[in-house]
Amino acid sequence: MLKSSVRPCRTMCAVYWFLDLIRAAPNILKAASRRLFSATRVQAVSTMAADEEVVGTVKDQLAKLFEESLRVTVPDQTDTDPLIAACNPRFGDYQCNNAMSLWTKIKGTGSAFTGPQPVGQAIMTNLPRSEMIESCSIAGPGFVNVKLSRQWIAKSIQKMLIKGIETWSPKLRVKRAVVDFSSPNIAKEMHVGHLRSTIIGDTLARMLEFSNVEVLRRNHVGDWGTQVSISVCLRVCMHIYVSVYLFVSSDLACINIIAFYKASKQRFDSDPGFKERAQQAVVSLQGGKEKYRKAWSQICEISRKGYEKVYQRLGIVLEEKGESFYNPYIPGVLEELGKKGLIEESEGARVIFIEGKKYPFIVVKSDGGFNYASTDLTALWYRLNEEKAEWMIYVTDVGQREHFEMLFTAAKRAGWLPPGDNSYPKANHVGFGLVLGEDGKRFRTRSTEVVKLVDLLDEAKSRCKAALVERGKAEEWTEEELEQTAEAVGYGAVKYADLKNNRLTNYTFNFDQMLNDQGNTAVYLLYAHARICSIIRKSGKDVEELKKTGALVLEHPNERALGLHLLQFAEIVEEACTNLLPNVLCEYLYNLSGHFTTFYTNCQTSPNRWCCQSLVAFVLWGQRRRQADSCCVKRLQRSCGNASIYLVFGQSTRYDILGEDSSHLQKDFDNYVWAHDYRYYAQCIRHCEKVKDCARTVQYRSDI
Ligand SMILES: NC(=[NH2+])NCCC[C@H](N)C(=O)O
Repeated sequence: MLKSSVRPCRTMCAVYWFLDLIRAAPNILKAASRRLFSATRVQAVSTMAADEEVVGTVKDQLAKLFEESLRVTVPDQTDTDPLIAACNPRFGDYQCNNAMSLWTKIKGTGSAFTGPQPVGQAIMTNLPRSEMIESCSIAGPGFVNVKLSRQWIAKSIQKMLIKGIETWSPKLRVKRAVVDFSSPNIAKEMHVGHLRSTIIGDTLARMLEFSNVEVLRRNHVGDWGTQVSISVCLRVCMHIYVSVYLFVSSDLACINIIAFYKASKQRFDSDPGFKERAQQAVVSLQGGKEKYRKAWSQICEISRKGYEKVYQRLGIVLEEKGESFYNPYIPGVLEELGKKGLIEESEGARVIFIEGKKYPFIVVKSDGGFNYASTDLTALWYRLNEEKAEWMIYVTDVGQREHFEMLFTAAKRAGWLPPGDNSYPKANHVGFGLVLGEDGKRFRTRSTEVVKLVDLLDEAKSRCKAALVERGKAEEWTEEELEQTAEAVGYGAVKYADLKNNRLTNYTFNFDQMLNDQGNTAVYLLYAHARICSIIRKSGKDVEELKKTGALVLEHPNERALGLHLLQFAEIVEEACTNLLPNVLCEYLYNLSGHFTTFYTNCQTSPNRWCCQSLVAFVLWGQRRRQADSCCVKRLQRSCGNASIYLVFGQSTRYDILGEDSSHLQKDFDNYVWAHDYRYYAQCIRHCEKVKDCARTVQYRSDI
């Protein structure tokens, strides 16, 4: 959980930030990279031309160099794309993997090379000189390992910092995409399946938007002819509503739509007369009879109010274009497909046969009605032709994979989409696994009902609130701050627990795990972010000024590792977008927090030295300031045993001295620092607590 010293307003900035995890991912990067500009590291002034050209990801830049080398090494192989990948840090930062495949192509063709290793060697030798590369080496059968220059890494990060957030975004090949996600069904409760679709879809949309793609966020709600079974129920529900609304009640608020749906379904199953009336109601509705249409739109309105509340809580923006929207376009689209010879008659229905599939894609049912498939075909046509989207992304559970495979194959046969999967316009189904309970079975409530989304969010929030109250936040914060923080942390935790897994796996819903402040959780990341903000705030430095006038220097290996990781952000977002995998970005953020912690711990001063320096400062300045000399230090040292000061101060409490020159104390104390008495330092800490208010020049930090 968040540490007590992080002040509420800041905490909330941080947690709100997390609600915007993906959109704000660059902020954590920014914050982390700013830290590199610590006061001791600011060196010569360097100014950057504001209009310097954006050059692409590290991989792209390396690929350009290797492309040149390949042109010289194997001039006949003009279609060879450089294969660049990040590599095991023991061997370098990146590697070029072309040698093996090139060798397979050229061996026996009279080439001068005698094996893949010499090919690799030649690729390495022919690399053009570049300030990017510090050194290269050859490994195994011709892999060329590249170690990047630390000056170049430093320069590139600085460039990004100065030029702003846009330069962190990858350049994708598409301009406009549709992300079809969430898409609950009218008159039914949103459940955990819709939660996954909402969270994953929103994240994909954010990542694409960050990559400068215009995203049409579409809520394809089931408000018309949904899957056969659901649509029947829905229609019954509509029928009942028609009666209720018209004859019983005009007060919409008094209707519990879910209970009503259940009752109507029960009656539909048990009463044939009712069933018939319900089916007639559908005909009347589709025929556009005024009172049925009116009742239908009222039902939609009630449902919409329900799921909009969920979107608001989760910070989701969506535009509803439900199934009914496409209804008027269906006949025209089917006519076009018919003319192209795609549609055939089968057992009274009209279908598209898809090679390799057991069942055809039914586009008109035997009763003449349209269905889920005809709506989706039409929606795809609309998105391509009317909305001019180049990439259609559908986020649903993996159970619908078959449906989308058939849909996309039909679209390819119609010539709407190109064959193959790599060219645009293209369509992808983003499937996800089930949400499981701790028993490993489908997540349900005790009464075996589906778990309602609102209940989950309520519980996440109330657990967070309880944890905050336990930490004494109720006394420090206003009720509103407490509520907002609990919401942000709770909902963030639910989102992140879902996103961090590969979406195709089933994931187990566990509150204890997702709200843990250790390990790969939202709470841990939020904490890391809050801590970084706090460090910057307390440093008292003008970061904007440092950004402009300071030059970054990456000396320590941990500093370099953090710098390189920051630099790889764009290619990670690109990978996450291309493969539609938000977990790639989550993993990156988690590792970033790790890199930052290591950097912060190991660079500048070691924690031990820092603690000691601060401790001495407190004891001497607070108690007997004028006698702050080596004699006191020696006295201190005499009463020390062997335990490490780190045990006492650990990662949780440090004191930072600003504005006073404590270097002489530091030097003296360094000589004695490695032997300490645990009890003695425990006393010192208590003492420090007492005197901290007096020591104006000393800044208290318990945020580490
Ligand atoms: N274009 C689509 N088929 N989008 C997904 C719709 C999901 C559907 N309403 C369901 O709850 O399963």
